[in-house]
Amino acid sequence: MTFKINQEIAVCGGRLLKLSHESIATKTSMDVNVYLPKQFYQKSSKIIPSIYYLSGLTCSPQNASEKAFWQIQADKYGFVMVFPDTSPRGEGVATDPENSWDFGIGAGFYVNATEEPYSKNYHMFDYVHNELPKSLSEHFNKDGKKIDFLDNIAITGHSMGGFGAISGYLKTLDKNQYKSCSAFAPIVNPMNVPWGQKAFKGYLGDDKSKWEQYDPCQLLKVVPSKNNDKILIHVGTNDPFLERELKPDNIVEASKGTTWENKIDMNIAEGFDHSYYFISTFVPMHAEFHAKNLGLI
Ligand SMILES: N[C@@H](CCC(=O)N[C@@H](CS)C(=O)NCC(=O)O)C(=O)O
Repeated sequence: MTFKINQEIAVCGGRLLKLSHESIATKTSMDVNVYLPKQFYQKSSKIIPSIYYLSGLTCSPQNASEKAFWQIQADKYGFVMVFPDTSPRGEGVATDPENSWDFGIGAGFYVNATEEPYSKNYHMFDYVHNELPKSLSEHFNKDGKKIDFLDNIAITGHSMGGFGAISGYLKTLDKNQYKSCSAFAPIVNPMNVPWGQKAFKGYLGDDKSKWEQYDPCQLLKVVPSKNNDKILIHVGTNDPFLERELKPDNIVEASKGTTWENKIDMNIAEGFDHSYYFISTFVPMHAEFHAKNLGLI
């Protein structure tokens, strides 16, 4: 799969590449931003690991690239950042019939839709966890392996993307796809909150057993944790979505009596909201967590 470079921007010690490519999973052109840290440009034989950041509702790859300040951390530890889009877009892509921002375009929820008309393009699970990593690896490692997009990788995300990160991490844990997972203000129990119910009904239909296959609180019960697993989460007390959509206690409760008990590192951050002011504050902590798990420190 070839990527088109739409823009290349010098930032910190490296470069942000704004890319697009034709996706087989979504049958659309997909945008993705990739930050190559300063280590990429230094002649070193070390293979650079990568972190995938899944954004929240309404976002494109730009939001986190511009406002999360991952680039500083990427240079500090030496990892690549990948910022995928949140849904397929473009002509012929179905969206919310009411044109609301919490479903459809900008709100793909990182699942594989089975319901018409969304099943045509909304295959964000396959796209993010399978096609994109393989395509990036082929593209960037043509002349020898420089960046690890497939094995020594980690995943994180915000809100809908926090859900996507935890869900994707757990669903691929049997093949050890991600070395670590963290999340900012994630929707931890989509089956039991309005955003998640709307998305799951629209993309997956009425059968709740299909919903359970993506819901982190359900997955914890069926996916055994491995020895050192820990999921790092931050949520702000002033997040306007805290009580209605995020319900952080639900995942801590769900972990009790499972192999995940005491492995959900839930940090409730006093005074913080849902915005990138909150995210950028805790990015350094998440970066350190992933850097350790990726063997960088
Ligand atoms: N657009 C919504 C807010 C949606 C929202 O807060 N989205 C979060 C993710 S769930 C976000 O990252 N927004 C984009 C940004 O802050 O740059 C509203 O008007 O209330």
